[in-house]
Amino acid sequence: MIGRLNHVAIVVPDLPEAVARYRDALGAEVGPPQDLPEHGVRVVFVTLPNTKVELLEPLGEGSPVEGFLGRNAAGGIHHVCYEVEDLLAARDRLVASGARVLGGGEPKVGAHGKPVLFLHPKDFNGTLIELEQV
Ligand SMILES: CC[C@@H](C(=O)O)C(=O)SCCNC(=O)CCNC(=O)[C@H](O)C(C)(C)COP(=O)(O)OP(=O)(O)OC[C@H]1O[C@@H](n2cnc3c(N)ncnc32)[C@H](O)[C@@H]1OP(=O)(O)O
Ligand SMILES: [Co+2]
Repeated sequence: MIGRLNHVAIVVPDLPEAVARYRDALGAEVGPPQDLPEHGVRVVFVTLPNTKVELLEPLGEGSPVEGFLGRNAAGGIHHVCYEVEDLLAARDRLVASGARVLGGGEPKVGAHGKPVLFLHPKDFNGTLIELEQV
């Protein structure tokens, strides 16, 4: 069911500073910042030969990453995103397996313009999983 690793997401306290470190210290290809108010985050994608890194910071009130940053002041790995062919079929299979699908199970459009869903970290070894329809 899950396919390619689409991205690894890192929450950061200072997005411009993190972007500069990836660009200058790590020599990585960084994209422009994208504000995603429907997700409560501002993101920059770092393009790697085989996947992407999503650098993100809270945007606006009630961001879902505020709590994480409060617990991890320097930032940290926040989620991994796997690609799936059929997001709704994946959701139904996961719900049937007893996994918790966040956001009421309704997909939202993610940063790549594709529907995404999130699975509760407690159901997957302490790892927040995002599924993106390809
Ligand atoms: C850019 C758009 C899109 C894309 O296209 O890529 C995105 O990636 S948007 C990214 C931001 N959006 C989301 O993360 C949505 C899903 N996340 C959530 O709904 C919440 O973050 C959460 C997973 C429900 C956590 O909420 P929070 O308020 O931070 O904490 P809780 O108290 O509810 O946490 C319960 C429990 O889970 C642990 N936890 C929380 N976040 C993580 C995490 N990222 N990885 C691992 N564990 C996590 C938290 O520590 C609590 O554990 P205990 O204290 O042991 O109970
Ligand atoms: Co993501």
